[in-house]
Amino acid sequence: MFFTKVHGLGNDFIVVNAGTGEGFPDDYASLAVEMCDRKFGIGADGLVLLLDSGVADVRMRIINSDGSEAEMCGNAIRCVAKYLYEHNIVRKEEIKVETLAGIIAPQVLHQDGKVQAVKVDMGYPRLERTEIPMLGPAGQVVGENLEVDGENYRITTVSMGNPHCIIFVPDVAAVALTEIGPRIETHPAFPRKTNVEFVQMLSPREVKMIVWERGAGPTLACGTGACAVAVAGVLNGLTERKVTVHLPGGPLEIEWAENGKLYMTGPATEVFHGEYTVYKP
Ligand SMILES: N[C@@H](CCC[C@H](N)C(=O)O)C(=O)O
Repeated sequence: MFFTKVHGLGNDFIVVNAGTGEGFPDDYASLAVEMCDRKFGIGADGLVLLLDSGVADVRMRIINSDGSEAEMCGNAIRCVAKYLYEHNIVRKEEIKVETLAGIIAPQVLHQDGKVQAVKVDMGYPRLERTEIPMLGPAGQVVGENLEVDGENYRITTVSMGNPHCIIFVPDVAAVALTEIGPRIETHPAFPRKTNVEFVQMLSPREVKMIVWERGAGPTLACGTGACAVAVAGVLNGLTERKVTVHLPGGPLEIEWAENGKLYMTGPATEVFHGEYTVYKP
């Protein structure tokens, strides 16, 4: 199986161009666990499968390193756009990608045939509690209390197709991410689990964020998470609609435009290509 290793600000993926899917193993969950293992496999936060689509240029499936499937991935979609464009697979400035969160449209910003950055129309955030999904009364979840093992957190929830739970804190360096992250990810209030973002305000136009990802643990960046944070900032009256989100792997530019859509701009990097042997038992 041929693959390409890519990353968006250190959030890394194995991309496999699987076409119709014929000839590939059926069990993508086990394959993702095996290939993403950082000691026994290639190592990555997720496996990205590119498949033929009847409604878009390509269909993207994103399988987290624990084998669970996510609806969308912001960093992966930038990498996919660059990969498709630079390898002449889809040589279009705006590429339509079918995902479980709908059709997403990354736009490649290029010079001399090389992609410098990718701007993605990430669509509309979903804010109703049932759309997150989160248990509880109807309405939006903005600055609501969540009790986790006797401690209280003020949470705001946003779905970018996948669920995000955002918590504003005075200092992200003081957050014990690997302890609290998994407890919120698997909190019974979130029937499909959740990604967890801790955010420190730097100014109304700049925030610092760390993330515990559903199915992958702590990662260096999360594109859907950065979009969700921009929305949470506005809903809590803390940020303007255009913000720079500083992640451990670098910054992303996010705009929650007046048309209601989120636009994310950031880099995408191709690291290496390889061939992977799948041993069937
Ligand atoms: N890193 C991604 C999100 C990947 C999926 C996530 N772990 C989930 O399960 O929802 C991004 O850049 O958006």
